[in-house]
Amino acid sequence: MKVTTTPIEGLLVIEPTVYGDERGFFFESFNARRFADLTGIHAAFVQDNHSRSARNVLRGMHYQIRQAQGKLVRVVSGSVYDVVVDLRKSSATFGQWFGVELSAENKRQCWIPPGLAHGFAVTSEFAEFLYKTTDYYAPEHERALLWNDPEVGIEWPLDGMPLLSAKDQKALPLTQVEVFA
Ligand SMILES: Cc1cn([C@H]2C[C@H](O)[C@@H](COP(=O)(O)OP(=O)(O)O[C@H]3O[C@H](C)C(=O)[C@H](O)[C@H]3O)O2)c(=O)[nH]c1=O
Repeated sequence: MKVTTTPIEGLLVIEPTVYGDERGFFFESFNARRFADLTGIHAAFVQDNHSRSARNVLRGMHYQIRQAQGKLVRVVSGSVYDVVVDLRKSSATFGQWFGVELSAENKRQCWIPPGLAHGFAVTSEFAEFLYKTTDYYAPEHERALLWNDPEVGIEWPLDGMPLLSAKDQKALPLTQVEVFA
């Protein structure tokens, strides 16, 4: 398992060790002891989520302002461009974004610490997105940052306008959203 830091403090890209043979492949998608040893993070995950989306769907940018969730995210079918925005006012990278391709082929994962808005755009015909969270879903605390806020300037690899939920269509720009201390 290889762990790579990113320009956003605490955001990690993880590449699992994949064992291939003539039958196919095997890899441990999560191992609490190895994850803690290699990242220094003792994450107690309480929820597993799974979503399927078609090409050009964009889900994001989401976060919970209370019961903020750490997320360990991966793709098991297709590919997505996975993006975070730092919403921690105390962070040197507040308001900055970072994106990385996650796919069934590259088997990459991202550890997204609490305090970041998260979303992804689908870059294959369909994508199945799985992730673990360190706190429970709390819709009353859910917030959404506008996916195309010019102040943030995320460079999405999209073919035209994405397919967004009604909630995401009316998300707020960085200057208006609730942020973290
Ligand atoms: C997130 C969530 C949703 N739901 C229900 C609520 C709705 O009836 C339905 C779809 O929810 P939503 O449109 O918020 O799903 P996404 O747009 O995929 O939301 C996720 O998008 C980005 C990628 C994230 O990082 C968040 O984990 C999450 O906000 O599932 C639940 O029952 N439990 C949950 O944990």
